[in-house]
Amino acid sequence: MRQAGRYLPEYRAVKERYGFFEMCRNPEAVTEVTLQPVRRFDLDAAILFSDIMVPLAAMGVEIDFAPGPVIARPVRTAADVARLRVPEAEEIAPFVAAAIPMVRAATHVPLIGFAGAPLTLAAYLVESGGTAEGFPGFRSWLHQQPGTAHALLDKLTEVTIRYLRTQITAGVHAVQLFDSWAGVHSAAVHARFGQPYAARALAGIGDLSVPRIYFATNAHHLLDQLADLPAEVIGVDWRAPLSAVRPALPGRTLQGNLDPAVLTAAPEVIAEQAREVLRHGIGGPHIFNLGHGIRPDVPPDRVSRLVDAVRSFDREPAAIPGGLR
Ligand SMILES: Cc1c2[nH]c(c1CCC(=O)O)Cc1[nH]c(c(CCC(=O)O)c1C)Cc1[nH]c(c(CCC(=O)O)c1C)Cc1[nH]c(c(C)c1CCC(=O)O)C2
Repeated sequence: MRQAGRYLPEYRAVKERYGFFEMCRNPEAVTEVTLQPVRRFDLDAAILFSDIMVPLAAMGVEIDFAPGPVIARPVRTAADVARLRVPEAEEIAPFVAAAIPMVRAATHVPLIGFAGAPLTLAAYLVESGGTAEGFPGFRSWLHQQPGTAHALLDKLTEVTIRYLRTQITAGVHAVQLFDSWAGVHSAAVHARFGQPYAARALAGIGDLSVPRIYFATNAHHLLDQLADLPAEVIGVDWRAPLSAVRPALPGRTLQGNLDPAVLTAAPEVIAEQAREVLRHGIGGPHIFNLGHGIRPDVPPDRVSRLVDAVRSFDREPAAIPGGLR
């Protein structure tokens, strides 16, 4: 999940000097901001500082952040899709490829690279702006222009594969595919427009042998489709306990799933809620994480308390309350 950001004063200090996109395009700034949470907290991994929208600029898309992504000319027609470039791998984000070895040289914790999943990227490209109502314009568009939608998703999938391959070649230890808005779609729509493209993107890096993490929110109705994805790890949002999700995802490591909203509560509450997540994760391999990105109103010391609570958790069978296994 996002672990850098506005809740950290050191992030706000860097952001005063650059615009958000400028930060993303500057290898020194990317390196600095990637390392900030790792310096402050006892974390097991760093996530590359960038944004899922960054590679789309090389396709010819004009993007702004306010703070969420805003597209100057939304992609709507077949001609709009035809105009999108499919850049060569090294043209997509050379500043990211440059930052990765710099981060590697500065920390011993593993580095996670990432990209947006095709359906989530398409939601921003078609609708631009807001997410509050679940991208209703995009959902209509998928039914109005299914052929154009497939053409767009096809291009986004190819760029995603090239971009992830570049990150892996540059040295990331694992990659996460963010399908943050997959859950706004019906299971049937996701089966047509979401799952096949996410599966292709993940399969397209399968030969490179780094762990692949797939993350969606609000995806309980999609679990059977997630079970067919070529990903070693499935990220789970906070809505259902891991023990309830686990049976639908056999053989997978689960990542998650503390509600980020908990991080504004009292430290004892945070610790208890973290232990609850950890207890529900005991039935199989589990990577503790938040269920979504950290919010700007979180006091940084609360994150320290969370890390302490996770580090001191005893994952012995005796810690399992009756029946949870
Ligand atoms: C949907 C999505 C986006 N971007 C991303 C996703 C998938 C993950 C998720 O679901 O949260 C991915 C992302 N975006 C960002 C990271 C950085 C990772 C890190 O270094 O911790 C990651 C992994 C930086 C960012 N990307 C953005 C910020 C905030 C920009 C600012 O500094 O004002 C950061 C730190 C902007 C952004 N970019 C996006 C949104 C919705 C926003 C607004 C977020 C907000 O209001 O805090 C699109």
